[in-house]
Amino acid sequence: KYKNLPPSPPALPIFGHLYLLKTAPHRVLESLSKKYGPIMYLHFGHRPVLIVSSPSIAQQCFSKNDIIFANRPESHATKILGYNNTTLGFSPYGAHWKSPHRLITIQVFSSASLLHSTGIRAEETRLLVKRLLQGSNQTAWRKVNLNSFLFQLVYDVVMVMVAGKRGWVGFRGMEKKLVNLHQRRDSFLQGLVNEARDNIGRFRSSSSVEENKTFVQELLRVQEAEPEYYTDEILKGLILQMFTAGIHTTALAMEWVMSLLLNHPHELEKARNEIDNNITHGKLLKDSDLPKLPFLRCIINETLRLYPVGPLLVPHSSSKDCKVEGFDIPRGTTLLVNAWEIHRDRKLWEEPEIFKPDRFKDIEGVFYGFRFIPFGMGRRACPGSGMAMRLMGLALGTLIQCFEWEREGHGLVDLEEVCGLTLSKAKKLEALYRPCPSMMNLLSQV
Ligand code: HEM
Repeated sequence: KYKNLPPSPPALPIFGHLYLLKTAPHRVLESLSKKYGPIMYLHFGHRPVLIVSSPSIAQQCFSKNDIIFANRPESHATKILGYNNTTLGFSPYGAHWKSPHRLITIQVFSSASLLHSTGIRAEETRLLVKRLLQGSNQTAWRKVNLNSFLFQLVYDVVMVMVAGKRGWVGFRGMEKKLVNLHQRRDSFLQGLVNEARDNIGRFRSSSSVEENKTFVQELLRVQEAEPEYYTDEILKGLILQMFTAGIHTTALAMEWVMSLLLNHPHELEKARNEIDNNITHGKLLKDSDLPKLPFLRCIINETLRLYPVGPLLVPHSSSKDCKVEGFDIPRGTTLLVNAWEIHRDRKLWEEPEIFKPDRFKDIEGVFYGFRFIPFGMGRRACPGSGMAMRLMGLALGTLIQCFEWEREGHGLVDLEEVCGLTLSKAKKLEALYRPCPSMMNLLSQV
């Protein structure tokens, strides 16, 4: 039936092309695409997989064919960990995705909601500064594992937005037994729902609950209106999504930014000058200052270009037969877009291997012509991108504003990657820091 499939390397019986993916998939797929072109058709076991690595072909998938590719492939893991594929990121396209997507977009990620959560980001960033200051005297350099500090920052921001409190850290690391992991998460999430339910019952008439509603309280309100659809299972899936999709990605991206800045002290200095010249002296950076710091934004973009934390985005799946680049693409094909390769393509970027934040000064547009896609594209693109960019801008800007940073030892920070679903640093970032002398007055009051 499908006569005109995209090019494909030789496959093994049963395993298909899985044998090719021994090391980092984004790199293996890049070397294959050099030989077979920017659209390839592989088989991972029995699963047909379309690999795309050019902006124009990605655009065909996410504009003309966006609805067709708006599904997610199902797997045993997504079923167990994703409340039977009812979480936003795992759920197939349709009513089960649309309704929670609308809810989360309005309640968490709309401009009004982001404005509402400004105070949470500010307070947690202030606490990060305070933690870094603990025990430091004015002049001595101290060593810090930035990975864990950044992770804790994002975790606390999400936790306070979701449940109004900081707390349990249990989402980190890969655990082998999926079912056990699910049970642990489930009781944690059910605990959050029950606690919020008790509080609403207790304080139903209290105006403070109304004014400072957390995400869980908002979900309970929606559950009251539509109890058949918004069961506790659906609610837990939505809460879980905030933790799983938002924390690791944002913390990792910030770790890459700091690693690159430590290896490029000149760019770090430029970022500090931008902050010194645009932010009122003696005041901590605020969310609302970020538009005054375009170079800081260029640094974050340039880091996401070189190290997109989702190098192959998140897999999509086609719900119907369709045509891409003139080829037949059968229904049920998994789609992987190699954002990492597109971001480093010599035809699209000058000296793509080099960290040059200034290149983003001259580039306009949301996806920069589909050649810059760290948050994906189309209707399944990351709904948290606005919040992530704000939090990264605020936290990184504050770290640069308040502290001086140096590499540990004489060599460069090791940028070796490990790639699972996300692109992490093989060696967690450790750096030296000390308070900026010009900020001592302010820091003594933090
Ligand atoms: C630097 C930070 C982040 C990066 C690079 C990132 C990247 C991505 C990517 C590449 C996707 C998949 C897009 C696709 O399927 O084509 C995605 C999906 C998603 N992200 Fe993010 N993300 C980040 C932060 C966040 C945050 C902070 C949240 C929420 C708190 C979040 C929530 C989600 C959700 C819910 C989805 C699934 C959307 C769907 O399937 O409809 N992300 N993200």
